[in-house]
Amino acid sequence: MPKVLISDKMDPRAAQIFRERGVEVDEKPGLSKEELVAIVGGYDGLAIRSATKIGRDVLNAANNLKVVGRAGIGVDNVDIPAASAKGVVVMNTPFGNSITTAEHAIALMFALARQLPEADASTQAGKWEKNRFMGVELTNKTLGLIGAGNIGSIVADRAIGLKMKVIAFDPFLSAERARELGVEKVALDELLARADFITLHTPLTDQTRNILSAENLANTKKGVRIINCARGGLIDEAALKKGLESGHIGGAALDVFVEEPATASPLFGTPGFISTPHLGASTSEAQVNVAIQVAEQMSDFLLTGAVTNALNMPSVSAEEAPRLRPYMALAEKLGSLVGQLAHGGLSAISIEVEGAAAELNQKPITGAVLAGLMRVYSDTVNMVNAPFLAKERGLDVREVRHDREGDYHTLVRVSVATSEGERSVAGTLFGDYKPRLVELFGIKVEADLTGPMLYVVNEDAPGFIGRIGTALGDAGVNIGTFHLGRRAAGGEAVLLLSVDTPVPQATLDTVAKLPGVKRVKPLHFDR
Ligand SMILES: NC(=O)C1=CN([C@@H]2O[C@H](COP(=O)(O)OP(=O)(O)OC[C@H]3O[C@@H](n4cnc5c(N)ncnc54)[C@H](O)[C@@H]3O)[C@@H](O)[C@H]2O)C=CC1
Ligand SMILES: O=C(O)CCC(=O)C(=O)O
Repeated sequence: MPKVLISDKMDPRAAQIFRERGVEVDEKPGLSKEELVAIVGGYDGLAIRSATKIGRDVLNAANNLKVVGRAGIGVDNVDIPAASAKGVVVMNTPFGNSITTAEHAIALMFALARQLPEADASTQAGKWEKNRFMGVELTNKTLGLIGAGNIGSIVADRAIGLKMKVIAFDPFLSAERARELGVEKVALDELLARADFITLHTPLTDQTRNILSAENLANTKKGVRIINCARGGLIDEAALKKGLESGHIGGAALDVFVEEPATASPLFGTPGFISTPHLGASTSEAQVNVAIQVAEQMSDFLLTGAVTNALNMPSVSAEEAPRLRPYMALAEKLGSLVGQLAHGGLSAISIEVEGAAAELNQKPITGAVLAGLMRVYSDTVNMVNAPFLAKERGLDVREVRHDREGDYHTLVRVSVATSEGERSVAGTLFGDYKPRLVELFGIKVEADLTGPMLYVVNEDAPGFIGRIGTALGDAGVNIGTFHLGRRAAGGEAVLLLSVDTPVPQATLDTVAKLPGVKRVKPLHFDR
């Protein structure tokens, strides 16, 4: 009988489901890391919330572990690459606590608008400071939403119900989905300039870290009130404190902090600042939802091998897996490439297969393309939820299977429709297992998409390669491989370089200024 450890506080229904399904379960919330390391070897599954940290140390000792189930959305407490390397499936419950978290953001917005915590403290201290707490109405105010995914779109719906005007910054939000939600899609600068309230609903990624930086906070409307129920690290906390002290920021409510538990944040005591201890998901309803869901998903996996909401494993049957695996790696890289390079909102994506690829189950290939594409925007996307999320965001997904024989024995082509037109990339497998890019935006180019890379579009002209080599060499960046392609001699050319270390911003700026360069973009792919 498989054995699971519930290592965080979880609704008792989780343990009940495990037992009913025939999975042995221990409940030990609040273990120290050392205590967990000492016992984790005895378990097939770990059911967690956010307190248990699953890093390499825990995984190294977890010699029987097959699955980690997160009763919630964010998995930043799990080292997913290390879990994958160890062969441990990581699952989450992507929707069970979304409504609850959205409601918490709305509650904090009201708390800021009417200074409820301060007014409560003052009243209970025996003061009757009726004149001190002048609030603002929400009606007709502009709410700026940074991130319009599951939670952001629920917040938008509730805010529209409160007669607010909602504007949203989310590079992945299509115009059609924005219309459906009743929000106005805007650029970040415009959101900062127009919003009376700003609420954040993105994961913490390289693109979103400090999205409200000192500079961006300075560009907000005077008196803006800011809410963060997503992840600590999205806001520069020191700059937020300064903004509150200067009066430029009218109020801020944080449920999440860079350092958690936040027991001594410098923000504490700052005028206009209110906080909750990562309570976004803490309602009985949400905790029942995520507990039931995680226990069912983990039991299914441990007892039948079925995979739901896995972040690091496609849902594929045991027979198909070996043939599909290299195609999924190729598909994920192609999806990631179009995601990293596409400008403007994406409205449609087409995944075409031909040759040997056309004989396979296309769903996992499509899932892998979408997961690669959307992981550029959200680290909680997986093979299972990527197609659903794409549909929910109004992305039109087409799958095409060609019978024709092409130049390659097997080919996967990914084309996206953006506000700037259609863009297409294609790849094949060398030796039936090695993913290779063979076409990029209509230009033949052969490249291995792996690790840090640099993409340059330039006018084909003598001396260019020497100049770019010098610019990178001067910055101490070693070039691993060099891939070139061009439309015609003297026409537009593309250059894909694999580099041993990411290219520093200053060097990117230097490359962008080289004669003939039209576009420079650093890329990153899993190895
Ligand atoms: N405080 C709490 O207790 C809880 C916090 N969360 C957190 O809330 C956050 C949002 O969760 P969901 O809505 O379920 O995620 P989601 O993945 O459905 O939505 C995230 C949205 O952010 C957008 N996004 C990604 N990069 C962006 C960027 N650079 N700029 C603007 N938008 C960007 C994505 O396109 C996506 O639409 C996550 O970080 C999650 O961990 C979730 C539940 C509870
Ligand atoms: O489990 C919790 O209380 C935190 C929830 C959360 O942050 C998430 O689901 O991303």
